[in-house]
Formats: sequence, structure tokens, C-alpha cells
Amino acid sequence: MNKKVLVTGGTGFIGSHTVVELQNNGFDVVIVDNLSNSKVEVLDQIEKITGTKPEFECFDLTDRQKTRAFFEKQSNLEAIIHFAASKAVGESVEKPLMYYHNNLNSLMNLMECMQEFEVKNLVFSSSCTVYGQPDQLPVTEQTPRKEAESPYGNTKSICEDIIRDVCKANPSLKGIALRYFNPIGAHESALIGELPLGVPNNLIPFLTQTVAGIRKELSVFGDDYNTPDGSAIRDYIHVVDLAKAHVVAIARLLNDQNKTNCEFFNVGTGNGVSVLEIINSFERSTGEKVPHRITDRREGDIEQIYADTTFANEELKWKAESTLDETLLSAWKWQENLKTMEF
Ligand SMILES: NC(=O)c1ccc[n+]([C@@H]2O[C@H](COP(=O)([O-])OP(=O)(O)OC[C@H]3O[C@@H](n4cnc5c(N)ncnc54)[C@H](O)[C@@H]3O)[C@@H](O)[C@H]2O)c1
Ligand SMILES: O=c1ccn([C@@H]2O[C@H](COP(=O)(O)OP(=O)(O)O[C@H]3O[C@H](CO)[C@@H](O)[C@H](O)[C@H]3O)[C@@H](O)[C@H]2O)c(=O)[nH]1
Repeated sequence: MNKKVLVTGGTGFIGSHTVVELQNNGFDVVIVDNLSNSKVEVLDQIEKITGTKPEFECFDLTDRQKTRAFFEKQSNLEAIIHFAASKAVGESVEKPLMYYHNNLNSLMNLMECMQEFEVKNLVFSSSCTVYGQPDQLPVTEQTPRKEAESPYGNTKSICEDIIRDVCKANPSLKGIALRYFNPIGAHESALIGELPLGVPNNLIPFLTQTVAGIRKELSVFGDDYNTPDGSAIRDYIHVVDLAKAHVVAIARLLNDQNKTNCEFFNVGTGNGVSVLEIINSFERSTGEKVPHRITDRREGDIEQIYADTTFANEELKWKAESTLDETLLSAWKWQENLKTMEF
């Protein structure tokens, strides 16, 4: 019998790609999502790719009673991947309570149910934002976390602490927190991808919408950073490579290969890429011009961060495989295909 995984936030950007990889690797999936930042049609898209429509329950994980009722019905869950969260950094500065409420309560409800219903394995979506602007690059998992730059970032640090403390108190529970660097791109089928609501804040959806003519020009936020070309540097990882890291993490937990019952991994490519390099790579791989202009730095942005991925490469036997050109081409194919979709 297939092992069953609960994927919270499974209709979202990273969640949907992970559901595809899980199903392609023989797992049964049940998604819980309140559709606050995703569309139910994603389920049909997943079915088109994998041949299987995942089981789906629509409710809010901050609702303790509904979460408990769900666990009461699901008797055979082997593991949970917890993606569901609010994720817009700027919005979190405006509405900190909303972020603390959603991101902390959903995790605590889940972990309480894990204890009560004896679901032993958790993979959590953390972020490289927990490192702030590190003193040394690349960052390893031992690089000290810094005070968060935003309430959103703080929720990720607090959630990591909650998982660590709960695992310490319950040796039979096992957690893996994956610290994502910058996930971009879309599934090669162009049937699923990132669906930003309103004006995108993130670089790649803004860039692809600009090239598609939806936005006039891309602002490059600053060219006076202490980097080779002056623009800020990040570690951009193809969302499918990131999704595959989740399948590996689940297998590690289910096969008892974890070294301790609470582990943290950097999930990036290890390559630092500047905003101007992104534009060049996009133009090279798609043949499209990116209208852009240099503007002031964006408040709250760090100068540069990229991962040391040695621990993930060696322990998880996982490595990001896609090139930057392939990744950006997939983002563009998705943007183009969106025109043909009704949602
Ligand atoms: N995308 C990134 O750049 C990035 C980087 C680092 C970490 N992360 C983390 O990865 C996870 C997934 O990110 P994403 O980019 O796929 O975001 P997303 O918004 O596309 O997906 C999150 C999903 O969770 C759902 N959701 C939110 N709150 C919920 C709740 N209380 N109950 C039920 N469903 C709820 C939303 O409807 C959405 O479908 C998040 O935890 C995010 O913080 C994302
Ligand atoms: O219109 C834009 C948008 C972004 N940028 C720059 O592009 C880079 C990447 O920006 P963005 O895509 O917004 O990502 P980050 O600010 O690095 O943050 C993302 O990546 C973090 C690490 O995974 C997550 O914690 C955050 O939630 C997620 O928004 C930064 O240097 C920005 O200044 C621009 O120049 N112009």
C-alpha cells in the first residue's frame, strides 16, 4: 500500500510542485489548503500532469477544531509537509498579528494533532531569511541565525524553535526544517507555477509579467551594493529541484535515516546570482528583452546571500540539477501558458 502524506498549502506554488513529485514517487497525498493564496483548479492541473487528482480538504489550519476533526478522519497519515503560511514580507510589516496568528497557530495546531494522533514525521518550510545578512558567505546550517528583518522572517525562526522544542520533548517525533533560498521557475509542463495575486513583489513574476506586457518595466532595486555588478545577489533554485528535496526528506524520515530527531538543511543551488545576471540569463534563454531601469534599493533588502549546500548534498544525497537558463525558461513558458488558462 502507498504511504500517505498530508501536504498543507498543497495548492500553492511550492506545494503543488511537491505534490506532483510525491505522486510520481508512489505516495498518496491529501492536501489541506484554505485557498487564501491559491486556486482550486490547481488540483485539475496536478491531475493532468500525474494522472491522479489528490484528495483535498478546504479549511483553515488555524481552526483547532477543524484541524482535529480532519486528523480524526485520517487514520493512516505517515508524514506531514507543512507549507501553509502567509509569505509576503511587506504585508507582514503592515499586519504583524495576522502573520503571527496564521504561521504560528497553524504549526502549533498541527503539532498538537501529531502528538495526539501519533503522526511522527514533519517536514517544515523554513527560509534563508532566518540568517538575515550573514557575516560570512556562503551560509552553512551552523551560521548563526540573526534577528529577523520582518515579522514574516520572525515567524520562520519561531516555528523552527517550536519544532526543535517539541521534538526535544517528544523523542518519537521527527522534524526536518528545509531552509529554502529563492524558489523560482515552474513545472516543465507549464501547467502549474507561481500565481501571484495582484502586483508581484518577487523578482521573477514581476520580470515575466513585464516581458508579457502586463507591467511597463522592471525596477532593479539598487546597483550600488558591494557586489561585482552592484546589484543584489541571491541563490535562485528551480521549484522542481526544491520539490524533489521534500520527497528525499520524507524518505529520510520514513526510513529512519535521520541523524537526530530535528534537522535543518539549506536548500539552494550554492550559486550567488545578481539581479542583472538574472536579466541577462533570461534574455539569453528566451530571446526576449527585459525592459528595466535601475532604481533605489528596496527597504529591508539584504545585499547578498547564497547557500553552502554540502550538508544537503551529502546527507540527503540531493543536489539542485537545473541550470539558471533552464529555470528562467520554465518561468517564461508558465507566464506564456497562463494566457490560455481560465484561472
Ligand atoms: N516562495 C518563496 O519564495 C518562499 C521562500 C522561503 C520559504 N517559503 C515558504 O514556503 C511555503 C510555501 O510557499 P509558497 O511560495 O508555495 O506560498 P503559497 O502562498 O503559494 O502557498 C501557501 C499555501 O498555503 C495556503 N494557506 C495559507 N495559510 C493557510 C491556513 N491557515 N490554512 C490552510 N491553508 C493556508 C495558501 O492558500 C497557499 O495555497 C510557505 O511556508 C513559505 O513561507 C517560501
Ligand atoms: O521588482 C523587483 C523585485 C525584486 N528585486 C530584487 O530581486 C532580488 C530578489 O527579490 P525577491 O524575489 O523579492 O526575493 P527576496 O527578497 O530575496 O525574498 C524571497 O526569498 C526569501 C528567501 O527564500 C523568502 O524568505 C521571501 O519570502 C521571498 O520573498 C532582491 O535583490 C530584490 O531587491 C528587484 O530588483 N526588482
